[in-house]
Amino acid sequence: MAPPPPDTSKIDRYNSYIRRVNTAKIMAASSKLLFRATLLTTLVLILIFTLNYPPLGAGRSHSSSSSSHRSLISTTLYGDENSGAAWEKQVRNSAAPRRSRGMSVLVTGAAGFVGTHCSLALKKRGDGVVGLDNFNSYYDPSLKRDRQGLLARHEIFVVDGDINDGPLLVKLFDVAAFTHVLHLAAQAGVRYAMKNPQSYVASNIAGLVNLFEVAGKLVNPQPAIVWASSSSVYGLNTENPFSEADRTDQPASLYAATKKAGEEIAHTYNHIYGLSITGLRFFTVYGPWGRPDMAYFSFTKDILNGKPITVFQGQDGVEVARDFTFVDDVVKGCLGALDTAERSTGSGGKKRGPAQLRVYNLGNTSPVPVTRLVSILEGLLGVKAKKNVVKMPRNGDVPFTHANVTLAAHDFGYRPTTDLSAGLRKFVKWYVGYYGIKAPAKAGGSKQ
Ligand SMILES: O=C(O)[C@H]1O[C@H](OP(=O)(O)OP(=O)(O)OC[C@H]2O[C@@H](n3ccc(=O)[nH]c3=O)[C@H](O)[C@@H]2O)[C@H](O)[C@@H](O)[C@@H]1O
Repeated sequence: MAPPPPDTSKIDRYNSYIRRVNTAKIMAASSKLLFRATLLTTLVLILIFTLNYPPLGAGRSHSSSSSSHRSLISTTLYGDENSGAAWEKQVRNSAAPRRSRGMSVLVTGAAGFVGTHCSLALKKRGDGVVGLDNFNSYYDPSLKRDRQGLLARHEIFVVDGDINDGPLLVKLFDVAAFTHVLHLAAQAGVRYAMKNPQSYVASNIAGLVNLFEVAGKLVNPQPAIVWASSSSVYGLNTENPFSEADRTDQPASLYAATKKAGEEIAHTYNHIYGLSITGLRFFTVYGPWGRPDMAYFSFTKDILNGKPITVFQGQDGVEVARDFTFVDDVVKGCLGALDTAERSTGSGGKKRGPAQLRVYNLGNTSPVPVTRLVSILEGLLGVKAKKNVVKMPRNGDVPFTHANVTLAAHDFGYRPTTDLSAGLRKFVKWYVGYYGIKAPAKAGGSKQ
């Protein structure tokens, strides 16, 4: 019997997938190559100009060779929007603390949800803040631009750039003496990793490595780094609640795997270069100015539009639950981590002594079923949801999360104080104001 004809459509699909992957690889390789070539060129230029070139760095004491190195990069290799005296002045002003012994923080992902809230809180207490964001279109970039506008009104400058742009990072450190980096830029979202796996590798691994490379090897003194890991690293862990010492070697999604990889990469840069690094495992953060891709946000939109929502149900009818954490609580945790971050110990690309390496849960400590989230929203919006209950698909989701926050409470007094009803009320109030929705029920009104 003749063998069945090959399924050419499958082969075509595979070939086009490989072509896409190869293109991505080539682009990644060429940007790596460009970065290396830039560094090499710079090193050669340093040899030539070391003695003559005036440093640009403000307030940061560093060796003449390293400042020349950075000055050369910023003054000779750029002709883009992120250059020039006016741009440098904006960066310097925004980075300058307004309180004595205040910190100067570079916030990556500053136009993101948590980034915006943290930037505002830091600025409010007198720290210097410069944001960095690439304004990608994972979700509506106009929301990110509006957050940028909010930050601008508080005199926080957000640079339009990518964490994978090594020379830009070097240049930022050259212009401003950042003492800390709050690294929140990432490809977020658990289920989207099935659709666009490469974006997770590019942001959460390549971008993180790029930041550590610059902060660990090229910046002097090195900043302390606090960055966003995720509760998703607990994956298939069965301990309850989740403690930092529990297993994190069974990620259920590529997103979780990249965050877990980030934690291991942090260990390496701490070990080799003496970078002070703190990873924060966020537990399903929600609140005003939130992320439209998250369930509480998209449910609100769909309920108001009379569209059905899909509610996942666990195996054997068990309810899917999350330790939903209000953004103000998470901000307190981020600032606490920054305040207790010790200095990095390396210089000139060499570790000079042991440096701090930490990981903390930042959760709410009280998981709530997703069905309860829906009923709170129904109450606040005054609209009944059209629920479509389906079995949780195998797309990287986990059935529940529950944080033990003893460590963060002990080390920097982290204590979440907002329950889901109170937090969602604040979210809905913001949502209806932001989108100009008329008279939805009880957002600002009576208690549920
Ligand atoms: O804590 C974390 O580590 C993660 O929290 C969220 O991930 P997730 O908890 O999955 O948040 P949502 O996507 O908002 O989902 C919340 C809950 O709603 C459920 N869900 C989601 C979407 C949907 O259509 N239906 C539905 O029932 C999910 O199963 C989940 O239990 C964020 O999206 C991640 O970026 C973050 O790292």
